[in-house]
Amino acid sequence: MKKIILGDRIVKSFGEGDEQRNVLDEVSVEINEGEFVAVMGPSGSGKSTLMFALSGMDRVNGGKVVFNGKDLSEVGENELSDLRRTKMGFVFQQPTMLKNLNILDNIILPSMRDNRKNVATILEEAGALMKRVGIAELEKRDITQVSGGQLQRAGICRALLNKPKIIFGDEPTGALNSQTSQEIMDIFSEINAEGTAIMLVTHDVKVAARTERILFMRDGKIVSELKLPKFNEIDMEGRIEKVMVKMRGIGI
Ligand SMILES: Nc1ncnc2c1ncn2[C@@H]1O[C@H](COP(=O)(O)OP(=O)(O)OP(=O)(O)O)[C@@H](O)[C@H]1O
Repeated sequence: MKKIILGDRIVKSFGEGDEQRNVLDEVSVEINEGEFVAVMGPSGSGKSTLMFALSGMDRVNGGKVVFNGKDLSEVGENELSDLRRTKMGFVFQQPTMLKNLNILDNIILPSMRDNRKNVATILEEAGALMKRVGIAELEKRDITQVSGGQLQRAGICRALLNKPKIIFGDEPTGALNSQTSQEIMDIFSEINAEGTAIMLVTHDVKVAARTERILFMRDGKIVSELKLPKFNEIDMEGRIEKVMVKMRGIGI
């Protein structure tokens, strides 16, 4: 299977001198095209730092990250931000949206920077995505006039608009109730079924149990992983149980 990301003995450290600490300690990881991966682990174990390193949001101090065949250490800032905008999508716990723009304008804003696309196409694609995730009627609303779940749906539309090869999600359901969280996960499952790779950082066993592979981190290392079959709602309880057993086994 073709790799979309290769992380090879990545080191990321913060602090200087005696205070310097490796938050990622020679982490090696591969993500295949179209894969659905979760990263779990205790608070401070390095999950978000790993995601930032693999997505080129942050430079690493050692090892290398190869994204879509490109060694990110050899890529300049402009090309890197181009790569992020055209090949990656990001969904965070709280979508960062501009207060003076409505939902639709927030969704299309990053794509408008891409000169290769015309505005009519962007609007058409944004409209189709909003319809698909159930927020078509909210396009003119202010971001303060929608629920957390609706805002997250808008965040997903924004992330999908450039047809990324991979979506990175840092606790994308962390601020949502259990029902809304499952609805958002349904959307991620659909997106993944269409071939987009997804990597989610999560503390939620129910979220992780819907993915195909879970990486468990502790103290800046991937200490274990669990593979699961393709998601099927019927097996949900069994999947959750498998994750819990694994977590107990490795003491997380
Ligand atoms: N910019 C930074 N400067 C200094 N230390 C940092 C910085 N970013 C992260 N850290 C430290 O790196 C460690 C790992 O942080 P990270 O956010 O990756 O953990 P996490 O596993 O995602 O945690 P959580 O589950 O709480 O979000 C933490 O000890 C954190 O304090």
